[in-house]
Amino acid sequence: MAALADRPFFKMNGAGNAIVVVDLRAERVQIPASEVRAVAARVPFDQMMVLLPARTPGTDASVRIFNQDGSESGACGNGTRCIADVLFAETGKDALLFETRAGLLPATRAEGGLITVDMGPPRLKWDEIPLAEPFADTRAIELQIGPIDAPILHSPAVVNMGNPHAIFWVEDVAAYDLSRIGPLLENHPIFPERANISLAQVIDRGHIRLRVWERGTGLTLACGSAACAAVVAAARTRRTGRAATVTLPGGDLHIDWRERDDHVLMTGPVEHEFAGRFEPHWFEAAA
Ligand SMILES: N[C@@H](CCC[C@H](N)C(=O)O)C(=O)O
Repeated sequence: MAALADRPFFKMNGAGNAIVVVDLRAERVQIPASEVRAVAARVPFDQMMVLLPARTPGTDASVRIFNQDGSESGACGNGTRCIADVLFAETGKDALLFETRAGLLPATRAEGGLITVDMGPPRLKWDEIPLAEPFADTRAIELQIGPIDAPILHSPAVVNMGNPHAIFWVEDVAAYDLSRIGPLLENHPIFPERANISLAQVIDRGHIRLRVWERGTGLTLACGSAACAAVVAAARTRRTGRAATVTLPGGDLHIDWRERDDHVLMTGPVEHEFAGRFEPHWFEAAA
């Protein structure tokens, strides 16, 4: 019997980022990538957040984060806000601590029914992104696609927010075919662990428009860690201040790169869509 067969799940979204939440805190279960892909074929999601028993004292749960293609990510800001909403309701708490591959992520209730997740400090050195070769300055690395003398996109900023991001500054995010360009850049040899690819348009010093091609998933309506990475990259180059609103196709996220401890805080909405159960026959081909 498949590990996920017959398990209940919630379908949610964080600012449009499609999230499936599965609660496996009652037992330790191995989840094969083939089962993740089988779920994605039936309940399309950007990330599947799997809650597992807490391992570290003081944490509320440990979390594994899967992309549509079955690969794992160290962080998912919108998904973390979704699981926080589920556990706020269950526990009555206003603050939670989740353990992910990228570290401990605190989540708190914010005003207006919004939820804040503390994504920790950005990592900015070339080998922390990681990149395949050294770059002294990750505010703009040498990388371009298109003709050498008229590149379509070039000189992205790179930031690790628990996962790798490349941010390309453009005049108009709508002017690019991201579904064609995204996979080329996601799999570019400069990114040994692949990368999430963003197009970012600065509206003003407190506002960025963003479109994202997610590693392991594809075009998304919102990506929280990409929004954090974009504001970090913008603030490092004085395009914006350290706090900015990021408008994604699915909604707005508010990002604050806090000066006192270098942590990046992301605040935004979550929505419950429906609850269901993974049908055993979904996994027949995945066995
Ligand atoms: N949607 C997420 C991040 C997505 C993770 C990504 N595809 C990866 O593999 O790193 C977010 O809200 O942060």
